[in-house]
Amino acid sequence: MNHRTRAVLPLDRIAAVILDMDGVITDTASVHAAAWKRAFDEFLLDLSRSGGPRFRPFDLAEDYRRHVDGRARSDGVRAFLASRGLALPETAPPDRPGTITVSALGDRKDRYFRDYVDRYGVTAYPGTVRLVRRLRERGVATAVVSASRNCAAVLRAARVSDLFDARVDGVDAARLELPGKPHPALFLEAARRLGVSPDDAVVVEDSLAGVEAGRRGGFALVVGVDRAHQRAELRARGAHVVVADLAELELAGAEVSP
Ligand SMILES: O=P(O)(O)OC[C@H]1O[C@@H](O)[C@H](O)[C@@H](O)[C@@H]1O
Repeated sequence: MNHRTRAVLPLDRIAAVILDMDGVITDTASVHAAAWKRAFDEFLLDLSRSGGPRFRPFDLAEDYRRHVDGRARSDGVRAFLASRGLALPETAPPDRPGTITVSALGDRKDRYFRDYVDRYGVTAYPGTVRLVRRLRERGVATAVVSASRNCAAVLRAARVSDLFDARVDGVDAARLELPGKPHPALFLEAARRLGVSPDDAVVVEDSLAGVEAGRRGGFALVVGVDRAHQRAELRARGAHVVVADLAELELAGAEVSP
């Protein structure tokens, strides 16, 4: 049976396409997942050795996509720990300066992430690069939105920085105090920077939190990219269509300008 989705972008009705980065533009969702696993497993193992709950490792697939994927770094720490009934202080108490905090655990994960990127490099998905080039040829504006504070460096490493008219990332989110996904603030900021209304724009996302953000933001079309066998959940969280890769998206309704 053919499970391919026929997904069409109606170019006569859209002015912009806003794409998430990790897992949509670059193959870095699995790199984040591996870095999270290393940081969380170290923490959970230490905890169990010092009399805490029995060690149950971070699940690379399930824990990542449910609690961490698409969320800002500290939000990911809090959400995963909460799923295990755990919490860490935001700042170390003055009498115990060595106490591990939310940001210290996030920073540890970030060191692992950067180390993996330096060692193994980053690749952009060819189907995404082709789609973005074709959109730009047809006068559609493009933006990248990411919860990641490493967004600019990852785009550079994948050599795709110049494919986008605007970027809203984790650095902007912190500076502008924008709430993270599933709140739609990052996508709405990207639409604002492109000068388009959400109902003229498309959001492309692979994470459950990101799809929900696109839908809550009132975007014309939310395209889910299923890289983690979660087609039904992407649909349930608000994706209008789900594709396995952006090579499946067809463009309709606007000619290439002469
Ligand atoms: O820690 P960073 O690089 O700022 O990234 C924050 C988050 O960015 C998201 O894009 C990823 O899906 C998450 O896994 C990641 O944790």
